[in-house]
Amino acid sequence: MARIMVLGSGGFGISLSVMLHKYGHDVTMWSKFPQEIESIRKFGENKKLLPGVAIDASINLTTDIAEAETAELVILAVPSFAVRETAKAVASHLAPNAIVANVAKGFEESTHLRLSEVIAQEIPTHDVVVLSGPSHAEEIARNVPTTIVAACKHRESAEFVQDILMNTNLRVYVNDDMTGVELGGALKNIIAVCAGIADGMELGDNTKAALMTRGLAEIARLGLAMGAESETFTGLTGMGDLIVTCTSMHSRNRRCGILIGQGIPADEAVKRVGMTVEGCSAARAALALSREYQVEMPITEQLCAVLDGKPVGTALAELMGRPRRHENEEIWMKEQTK
Ligand SMILES: NC(=O)c1ccc[n+]([C@@H]2O[C@H](COP(=O)([O-])OP(=O)(O)OC[C@H]3O[C@@H](n4cnc5c(N)ncnc54)[C@H](O)[C@@H]3O)[C@@H](O)[C@H]2O)c1
Ligand SMILES: O=P(O)(O)OC[C@H](O)CO
Repeated sequence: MARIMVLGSGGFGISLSVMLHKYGHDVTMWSKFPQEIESIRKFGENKKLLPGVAIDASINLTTDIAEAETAELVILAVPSFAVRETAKAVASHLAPNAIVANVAKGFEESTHLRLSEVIAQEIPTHDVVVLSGPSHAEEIARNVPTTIVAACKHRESAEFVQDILMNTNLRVYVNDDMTGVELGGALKNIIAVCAGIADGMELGDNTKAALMTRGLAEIARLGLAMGAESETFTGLTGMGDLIVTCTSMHSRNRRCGILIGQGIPADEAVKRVGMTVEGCSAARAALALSREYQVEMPITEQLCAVLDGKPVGTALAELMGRPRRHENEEIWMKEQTK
């Protein structure tokens, strides 16, 4: 049994807390917002962010982040925009040997840093483990068999988290390619918004398959330029998470895309989803990174334009009308220069 502090009492924080508690761990769930904790106490669930999932009364609920002091594992389960402030808030309350894990999938919008880099700046004293992979909160909470990855440069830290999280319904792999794992998780949200747009426009399965496949190509292109390993993008945190997010009825990113595809302005679509939608802010960060690393990310570029008001039909026509090219242009170009 481990003592675990989950920072964030939204969809994913709850699903992890409920699962870890079920497998006998001592779980405390924190929220910055007293009204969120009060509402969970009153109704025994988070009616807004994960309705229908009962939160056992023996899961400790708190708004006091200092309670992290006794935790062996501290899991950040807040949106990307709140990762730095949450890491900063917990930094002085960590036990010396505690491991910090992050489940948020995105970038810091102002710096374009990966979230483990943001956490490392605020908590340079502790190892950060990235948890990612195809794992919708709604299904984790229902014990649907699921696979994820715990990524860290230090294998012992990844294995520490693997040991705590592994159970009969959750299989956890370790990986040391933190860059690839984090980029896969952050960038698939962009493609999921686009897949949702295609669904909202009532385009067909061909279009969705094209977006997913060419989306993975641009994810890997940026990833390789940033030092990730290509195998990671065909693994759980690349292709696996891309598949689940682009096709699932649970995906917030896809749901947001459906609304945009139906003609709802992007800001309004995000509001209507009412939960964290990471893909829109990730698109802006990814576009900046693509320019910095000089790689083409046409789908991401068109999503950014749509977020700025370009009609989805125009964006689609421009994607279809791009200059002809080799499917594996970069490999082909390399072959020619040999
Ligand atoms: N929901 C999923 O299925 C799922 C699965 C894997 C990863 N994730 C990732 O986990 C992260 C959180 O997603 P979620 O679905 O739990 O979101 P959510 O919207 O359901 O919950 C967000 C939580 O963060 C808290 N929060 C918001 N602003 C905050 C702030 N400024 N400071 C501290 N806390 C703040 C909210 O109070 C809430 O408890 C996202 O990056 C998401 O991509 C989600
Ligand atoms: O609901 P989404 O779109 O934020 O996706 C949740 C998870 O990242 C799926 O693995």
